[in-house]
Amino acid sequence: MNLNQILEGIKPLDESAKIKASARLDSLIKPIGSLGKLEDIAIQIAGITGETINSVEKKCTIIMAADNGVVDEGVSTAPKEITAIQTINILKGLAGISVLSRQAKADFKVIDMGISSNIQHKDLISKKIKLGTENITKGPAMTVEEAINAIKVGFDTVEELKNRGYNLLGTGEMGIGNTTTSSAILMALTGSNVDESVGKGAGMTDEGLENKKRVILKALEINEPDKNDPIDVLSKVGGLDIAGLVGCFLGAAYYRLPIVIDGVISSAAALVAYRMNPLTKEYMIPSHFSKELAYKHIMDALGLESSLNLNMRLGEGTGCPLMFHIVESAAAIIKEMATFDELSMDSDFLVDIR
Ligand SMILES: O=C(O)c1ccc[n+]([C@@H]2O[C@H](COP(=O)([O-])O)[C@@H](O)[C@H]2O)c1
Ligand SMILES: Cc1cc2nc[nH]c2cc1C
Repeated sequence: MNLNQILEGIKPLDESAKIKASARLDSLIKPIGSLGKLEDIAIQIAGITGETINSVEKKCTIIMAADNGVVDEGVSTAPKEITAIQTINILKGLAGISVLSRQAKADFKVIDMGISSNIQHKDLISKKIKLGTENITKGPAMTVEEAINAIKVGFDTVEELKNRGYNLLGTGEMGIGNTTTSSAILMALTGSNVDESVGKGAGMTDEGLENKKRVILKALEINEPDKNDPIDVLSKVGGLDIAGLVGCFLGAAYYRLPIVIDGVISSAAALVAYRMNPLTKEYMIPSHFSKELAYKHIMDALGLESSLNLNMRLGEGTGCPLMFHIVESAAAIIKEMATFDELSMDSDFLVDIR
């Protein structure tokens, strides 16, 4: 399937299923709308699957790992070797995403999209496009063909998970330097100002932050990404991890699966997917409000709002297992709560105050 076929195959949510889900929620023994975002999520999932009652118990976070050539410009305090080391730690069950996934009874899948060394682990899926991207202050991060190949990896991963019965997906990444590429994507797509678009990433000094801003401005000047062409932006100033995640968002919309957004990097990928086809947004579920500065502006550009605010900024997909608990709660509410009718209770005293 080529990219155009994927984009044309994405359809809107099922409106009649949303209306039925909404009516059922209003019939439950509670004031109308009183379960807030749990109700919104239950309605969204009904629109995605076409069913009022849904199971979201088989969950998987897709973690795209890759290195970024721009790290040579001193944009991260962490050495680039951390990408490979932490990828292995995730797979060994030792990292934040490993623990939170275990706790949420969720799986994760780690894909090597372009780590700059040839590491191996029995559970690491190698889809390496190349050994890290090029330095974006000197030219494009990757070719358009490489970007499309990376998108295809994400799309195919979702297809495989759908075939294996997964019904709730999450997006995560590991890649030193990827807050730089995320901010560059935000600025290129929205024209946002450097001071409101660039944060300290995994940890950065004040002087380091000023350098990071200069590096991003230089990358945008050298590459001249076209804000109306998301693939141009992605290939010039993005990363292989972000490109893989773009494919996940396209795949989730195509195969009608709810997909959770983690932090600033997955939200940058979500914004690229949204600009490729705005219908992808209907399948996205934001999780937590990342502390990284660009996150808020990316969410504003997407017109989405996160549900959790935990002052987190780890990445790896850590917001996803936390949000899976909430999404499962939403699915349980609409399935298991009693209705006024079932209990022969009169609900006429209730006023809709939404
Ligand atoms: O998810 C977030 O919002 C987030 C915010 C800051 C940092 N990170 C993680 O930290 C790494 C990128 O940070 P940096 O400073 O190297 O660009 C990368 O591996 C991300 O997973 C993630
Ligand atoms: C230790 C460490 C863990 C991470 N996990 C995601 N990004 C990271 C960056 C660092 C530096």
